[in-house]
Amino acid sequence: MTVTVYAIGGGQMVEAILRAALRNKIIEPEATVVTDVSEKRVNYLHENYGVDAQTTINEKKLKSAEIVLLGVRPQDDWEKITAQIGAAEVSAQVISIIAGVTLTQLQTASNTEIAFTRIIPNTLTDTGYGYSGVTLGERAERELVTPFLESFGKVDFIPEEQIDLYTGYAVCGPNYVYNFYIALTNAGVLSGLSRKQANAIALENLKGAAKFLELTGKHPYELLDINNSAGGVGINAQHEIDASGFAAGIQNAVLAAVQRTTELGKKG
Ligand SMILES: NC(=O)C1=CN([C@@H]2O[C@H](COP(=O)(O)OP(=O)(O)OC[C@H]3O[C@@H](n4cnc5c(N)ncnc54)[C@H](OP(=O)(O)O)[C@@H]3O)[C@@H](O)[C@H]2O)C=CC1
Ligand SMILES: O=C(O)[C@@H]1CCC=N1
Repeated sequence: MTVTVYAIGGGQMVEAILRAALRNKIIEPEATVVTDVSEKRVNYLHENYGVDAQTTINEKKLKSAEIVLLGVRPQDDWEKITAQIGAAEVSAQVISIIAGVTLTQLQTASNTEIAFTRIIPNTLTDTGYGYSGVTLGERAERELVTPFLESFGKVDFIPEEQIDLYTGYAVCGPNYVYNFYIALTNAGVLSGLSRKQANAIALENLKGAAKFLELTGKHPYELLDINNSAGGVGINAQHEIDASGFAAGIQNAVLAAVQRTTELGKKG
């Protein structure tokens, strides 16, 4: 089964979503429309994915889409776009990926009764990993939106109160991992390994440690206990980690991301 999608805002996140949905054959290029203000972007999306891409909204195609994907930034004029969607009296399920903007804000801006779903999608769409946080609005139909949402990652239905923290913790999640990877690989190079060796080893350890956590179901303190022998190497490294701002740094970063999500929604 495929669905017809009309995306408004054809930036990085919409591209990542459409790429995965196309690969998983939930959408077809000829039944997918993207409107973006940038001519360059529109040409790029058409040339690379074969989708129908244009710089202005095609009302007829908007009305016939089964899913409308609202993909602009909180700083963009999402209110005007939402009003246009409302005025077009679409019967589609409208899925917003705009960080911070609430279902009530969307419903108010649409000035009519629309079936909104608010999601915060994960950027790991090409991998099959990563949770999208999803809150269904009052009129949203779960069975209509779910196959599309599952085509670009795992889906976690959550109350709307959790969406901002989900954005800062789950969706920005890969950012924290990339930072850890950089810090670790630089440590490898600092201690004398080549960049190539350091990168390969760190990637293997990241994947292996994640798999081991999953396989054993053990708390990481237990796994650390196994890796740290008495008076040995690991516990000396552990002492330095404990004495540093490592844990608080990550925790403060997550809290800052959550706070910024809420601020962006309020600005809108
Ligand atoms: N990137 C990410 O990791 C994630 C992003 N999100 C959310 O996804 C949304 C998009 O983010 P992202 O893809 O990174 O941003 P981008 O800047 O890459 O994409 C936004 C696109 O929308 C275009 N645009 C702006 N105004 C309009 C308009 N009125 N009509 C049509 N197109 C318009 C922009 O064009 P121009 O640049 O020329 O203004 C740009 O191409 C945001 O709301 C963000 O919160 C959610 C989860 C993760
Ligand atoms: O940085 C951003 O604004 C987007 C929203 C969540 C993750 N990335």
